Amino acid sequence: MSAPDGWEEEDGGKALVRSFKFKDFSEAFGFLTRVALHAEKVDHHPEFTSVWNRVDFRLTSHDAGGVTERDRKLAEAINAL
Ligand SMILES: C[C@H](O)[C@H](O)[C@H]1CNC2=NC(N)=NC(=O)C2=N1
Repeated sequence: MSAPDGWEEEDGGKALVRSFKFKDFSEAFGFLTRVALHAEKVDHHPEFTSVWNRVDFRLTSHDAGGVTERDRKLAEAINAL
């Protein structure tokens, strides 16, 4: 199965990864806040790092040890925020 738009599979299915760039830190953090609210709603949480205007996500299902439908759904939802 191919990765959602804009996402790449890491290590043959271990995780989905994508970077987003914003105007500044405030825009990046606002976006992260929307992601956080969604993640709580669906009880599936992204790994992420942020550096000023950039946010890097890594989506994986820890219990399954790799990418599952929950990660694909979360990636699609993040794309739509
Ligand atoms: C108990 C609870 O459902 C689990 O800890 C959930 C919470 N959020 C999670 N998020 C992600 N990305 N992977 C998980 O395996 C996971 N597990």
